[in-house]
Amino acid sequence: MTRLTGKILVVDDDPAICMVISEALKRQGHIVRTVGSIAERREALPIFAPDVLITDVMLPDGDGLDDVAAILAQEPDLKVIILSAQNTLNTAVRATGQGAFEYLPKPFDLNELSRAVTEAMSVRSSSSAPEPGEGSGGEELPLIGRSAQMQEVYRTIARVVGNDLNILVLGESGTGKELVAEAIHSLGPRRSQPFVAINMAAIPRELIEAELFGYERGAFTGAVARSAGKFEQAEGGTLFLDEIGDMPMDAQTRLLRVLQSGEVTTVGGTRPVRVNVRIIAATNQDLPNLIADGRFREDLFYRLNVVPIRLPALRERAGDVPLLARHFLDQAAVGGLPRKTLSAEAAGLLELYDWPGNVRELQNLMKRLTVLTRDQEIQVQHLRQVLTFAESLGGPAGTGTVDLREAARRWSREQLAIGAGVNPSELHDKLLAVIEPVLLGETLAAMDGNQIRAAATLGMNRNTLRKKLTHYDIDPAMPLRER
Ligand SMILES: Nc1ncnc2c1ncn2[C@@H]1O[C@H](COP(=O)(O)OP(=O)(O)OP(=O)(O)O)[C@@H](O)[C@H]1O
Repeated sequence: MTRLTGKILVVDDDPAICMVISEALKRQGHIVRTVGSIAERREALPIFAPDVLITDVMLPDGDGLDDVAAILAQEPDLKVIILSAQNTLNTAVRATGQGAFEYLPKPFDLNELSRAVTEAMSVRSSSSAPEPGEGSGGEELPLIGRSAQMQEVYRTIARVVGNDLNILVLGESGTGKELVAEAIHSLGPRRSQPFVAINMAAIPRELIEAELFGYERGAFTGAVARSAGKFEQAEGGTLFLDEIGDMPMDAQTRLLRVLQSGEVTTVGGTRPVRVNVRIIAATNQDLPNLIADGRFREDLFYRLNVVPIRLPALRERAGDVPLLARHFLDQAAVGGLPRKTLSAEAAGLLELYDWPGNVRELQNLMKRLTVLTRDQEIQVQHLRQVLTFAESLGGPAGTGTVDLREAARRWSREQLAIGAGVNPSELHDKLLAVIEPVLLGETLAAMDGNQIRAAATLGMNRNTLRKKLTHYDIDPAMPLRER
C-alpha cells in the first residue's frame, strides 16, 4: 500500500517535541520543517507551502489557534492539526471552530499523530479515499502510551537519538526496554546500520566473551573457525546489551576496556580492531546494589549510565493499559487472528490489575483472549474466566474491593514512609479511623438513619454501633453521605 507523502510544517517551541515529530514523519517519507513561534510560522507558510500544518497552541508570541481560521481562508486546502497541552474541552472546541482538521491533546501518541497526518494527506488528495484504520506495515511507531511517565521517556529519547551517548535503560522485566533501545536506534542516524541485541542472562556465562567480542580459530575447544562477535556484527550501528547485571566480572572488565579504547580484541586474538558502535544497555536489577555486593564494576556502571532512561512499571501508568490492550488486539488481528474489541468495563478492570509481567504480560493476555473469546467483544466476564487474578478483582460484587485494597496499600506505605512522624503503635487505629466512619456513615445514610437496620447490615450490635458513632463523633441524623 503506498502512502501519500507531502510537506509538513511543525510549529512548537519545544525542540524535543519538534525533533520527535519531525523524525517520525520523515521516516514516513514526508518533508518536514519545524519552527518555534507564530512569527516564524507566518514567514514559513507562503515559502514552504505545506500540505499539513501541525501547530502547538501556547507559543512564545501568542496563541497558535487565533490565526488558524485566517490561514485557512487563504489556504483552504491546508490541513491543520492542533496540539495542545491544555487538554481542555475549550481548546478542543476552539480548534474545531477554527476549522482545524484534527485536535490532539498533549501528551499525544506519535502513532495517533502520524495517523492524523496520513488521513489529512488522503483527504487532500481527492482522487484517493482515506486509508482505513492503519495497523499494518513496519512504519507503525512502536511505543504506545500517553501517560506522563511515558512522555518523559519520549522526551529523553528525543534528546539522545541524534548523539552517541551511552544509554542505560532501567525497568522491570517486560516494560519495553528493548523496544526503547530499538526506537533510539531506528530514529537516529544509525538506522540504516545493524541493531544487534545480546542478552547476558540467556547465554552460558563462559561463552559471553566469545559471543560479544568474537573468537579466533582454535581459541578454545570447539572454536573450529573464526567467528565475528556482536561488536563486529553491530559495526556502524547499535549494540543492545540486555540484562547487563548478569554479565560476569571478567567480561565486564573486557567490555570496559572496549568502551575506553574504542577497540575490540577477539578471544584468542592479538590485534585490536577499531569499532564504531553505539551502546545501549538495560537491566531490571539494582546495579548500585550489585556494585555494593562486588558483582558489578562501578567504573563500568558510570561508563554505561551516561543517560539513564527509567521505564515505569505498567501498574505505575495504569491509564495506558486500555490503549495498550487495544493495540495488542489490533496487532493480533494483523497477525491473522480474529479481530476483537474490548468493552469499556473490561478495559477498566484491566487497569486495576498489578501486571507483575508488565507490558509483555498484557500482550500475551490479549493474544490469549483473542483466541479464547468467542464473542467479538471482550467483556468483564471473559476476563474473569481466563484471568487467574479474577478472585482478587472482587468477584461478582464488583471491583470496589480492589480499589479499596489499593488505596489501603498506598496509605500504609505512605504512613510507613513518613516514619518518624507516625507513632507506629497507632497505625492500625489510624487506618480504622479513616475507613470506619465512612462505612458507618454510608450504611446509616442508606438505611435513612435507622440505627437498628444499619447495625444489622453492618453485622454488629446496636450498642456497639452507638459507641462507635459517639467515638467518631457522627451524628446519625445528619445527611451522612457527604461526610
Ligand atoms: N510501550 C509499549 N508499546 C507497545 N508495546 C510494548 C511497549 N512496551 C513493551 N511492549 C511490548 O512488550 C513486550 C516486552 O517488551 P520488551 O521485550 O521490550 O521488554 P523488556 O523490558 O526488554 O523485557 P526483559 O527485561 O524481560 O527483556 C514486547 O513484545 C514489546 O513489543
